Amino acid sequence: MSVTVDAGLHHAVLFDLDGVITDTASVHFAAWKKLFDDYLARLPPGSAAESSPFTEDDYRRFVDGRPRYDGVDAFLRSRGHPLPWGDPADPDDAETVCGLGNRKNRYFHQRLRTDGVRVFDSSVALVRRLQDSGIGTAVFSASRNCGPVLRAAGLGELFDVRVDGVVAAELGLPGKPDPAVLLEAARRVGAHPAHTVVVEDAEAGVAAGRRGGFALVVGVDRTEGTGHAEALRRLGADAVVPDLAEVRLRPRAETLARIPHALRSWDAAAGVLRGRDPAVFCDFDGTLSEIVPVPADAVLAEGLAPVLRRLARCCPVAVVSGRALADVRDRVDLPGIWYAGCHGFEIDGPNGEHFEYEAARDALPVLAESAGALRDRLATVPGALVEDKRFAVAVHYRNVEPDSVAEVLAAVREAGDRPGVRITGGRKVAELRPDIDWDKGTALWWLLDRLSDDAGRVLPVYAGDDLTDEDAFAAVRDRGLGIAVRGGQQGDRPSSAHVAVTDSGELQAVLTRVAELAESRGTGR
Ligand SMILES: O=P(O)(O)OC[C@H]1O[C@H](O[C@H]2O[C@H](CO)[C@@H](O)[C@H](O)[C@H]2O)[C@H](O)[C@@H](O)[C@@H]1O
Repeated sequence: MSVTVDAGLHHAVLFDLDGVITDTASVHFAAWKKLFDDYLARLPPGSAAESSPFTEDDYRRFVDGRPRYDGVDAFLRSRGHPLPWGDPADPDDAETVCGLGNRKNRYFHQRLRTDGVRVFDSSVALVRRLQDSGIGTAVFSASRNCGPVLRAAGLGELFDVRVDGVVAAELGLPGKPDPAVLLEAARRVGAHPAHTVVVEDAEAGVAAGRRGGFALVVGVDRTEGTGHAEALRRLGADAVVPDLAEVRLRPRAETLARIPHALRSWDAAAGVLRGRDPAVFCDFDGTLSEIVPVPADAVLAEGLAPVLRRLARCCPVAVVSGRALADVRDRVDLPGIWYAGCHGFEIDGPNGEHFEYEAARDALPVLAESAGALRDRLATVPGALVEDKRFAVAVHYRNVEPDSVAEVLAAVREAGDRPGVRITGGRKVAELRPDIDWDKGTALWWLLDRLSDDAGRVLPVYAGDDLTDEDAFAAVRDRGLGIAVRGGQQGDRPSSAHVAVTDSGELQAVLTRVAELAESRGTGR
C-alpha cells in the first residue's frame, strides 16, 4: 500500500527515529531483552512475578516508543512485579525502575558500539525529497539517545528540529501515547497539526499521532505477518507501509488548474478537519451562486440552502461577500448565520450584532463621489455597470465589448488615483475600496474570534472562487481548509487554496461531507 504526502495540504512531516529512520529498534529490543531476561531469571524462588522471557510482543506493548523508565515500569507491572521508582541518579545495579532503566541504557550503548547503527536509506531519501520540496521535517523520539544515534549514523545534520527524551525531560513533557512530544515538534517546525504528518512504527507513537489531531498518521510495519500492522491501524494509522519507499510526494499545486480535486482527495482533506470543530465561510458570487451576466440576477444555487442550514445547526457559518451587506443578506436569506458584506467592511451577526470597520468610514465620501463620476464617465460605454456598495464601488465590464474594456479600466484607474482608496480586481470587475489593510482574510479571523468561545480549537473552512477570495485562502493556508470553486476560470491563476471543486454542485457535495464530520463531533448547537 502506498500513501501520499501532499505538499499543498501537508506542511511538515514528523519522523520517529528508532525503527523509522534508523534500525535501532532492534538494538533497543536486544538491550531490553538482556535486561529483563537476566533480571527475571535472578528473582528468588517463590517470587510472584511471571518470569517467562521478554518477547517482541512485550516490546511492542510495554516499552516501544515510551520513555525509558516508563517502559521499565509498564513491563514489570505487566509481570506482577512493580518496583519502586527510585531516582535517575541511581546506579545501574539498583533494584529500582530507574536503576533497571540505567542498566538497559548501558546495554544499549554497548551494542551501539559493537554493532553500529543501520540506517533505512529509503527513509533518509524521503526526508531529503520532502526538504527539497519545502516541506518542514523534524525527528522525535522518546529516547534520550536520539542525538548520539543520529550522530553514530552520520545523520547528525539531517533534521533542523529534534524533540527527544532529553528535550521532553527539560520541558516536563509526558511520553507517548500522550501527543505532547509530537505537538512540540510540530510547533518547533512551524506547522499546525492539521497540516502535519506523523510517521511512526510504535503503537504508542501512532496513538499519540491520532490523539494529537495530526492530518495524516503513517504507520511503519517491517514485521510482516505479526499482526503489528493491524494493531497500528486499530490505533489510528491512516496507512501502514512496510518501508518509506512507499510514501509518494505530490508537489504543491501553484495554479488553480492543478489544485487537487476536493472530492477525489477527500481522505487527505478530511485529515485536516478530523478531530476539530469546523467553522464554514462561503463567498457568494461564483461560489454559492453561478456567475450570471447581470449581478442583480444572481441567486443562491440550487441545493445549497439545505446544506447551509444543516451546517448552521452544527457549526458556525458565515457568508463573506464583495457585495453590499444588505444585498448579499437578501440573496442568501438564511437565519442563524453571519453575513460579511463589502469584503468584510460591514458585518451582521445572527443575533442582531452589527459591525462596520470604523476607519473605513473616512473613505466613504471619496467612494460616493467616485461612484457618481464613474457613472457619468462610463454612461456612453455600452454594458459598463457601476455598482455603488457604500464601502466599495464595483465597475463591471462583463457585458462591455472587448475593444472598450481598456477605456473602462482607465476610468477606474483615474478614479482610484486618490488618497484613501485602492483598486482591486475580480471576475470582469474592477473595484475601488478603502485603502485599509482589511480584506476577506482579516475579516475571517476577526469573525472566528467571535464565532467561538475557543477559536484555537476551531478550524476555518473557506470556499470561494475569485481573486478577492485568495486573501481568505492565504489566511487559512496554515490552519484551515481552502476550497476553490474553479467555475470555468483560466486555470493558470496562482492560488493558495488547498483543494478545488468544479462548480457549486460539487461544492454542495463537499459541504455535505463537512456537515457529516461536524455532526459526528456532536457539536450540535
Ligand atoms: O465576493 P463575492 O460574493 O464573490 O462578490 C464579488 C462580486 O460579485 C458580483 O460580481 C460578480 O458576479 C456577478 C454576478 O454573477 C457577475 O455578473 C460579475 O461579473 C462578477 O464580478 C457583485 O456584483 C460584486 O459587487 C462583487 O464584488
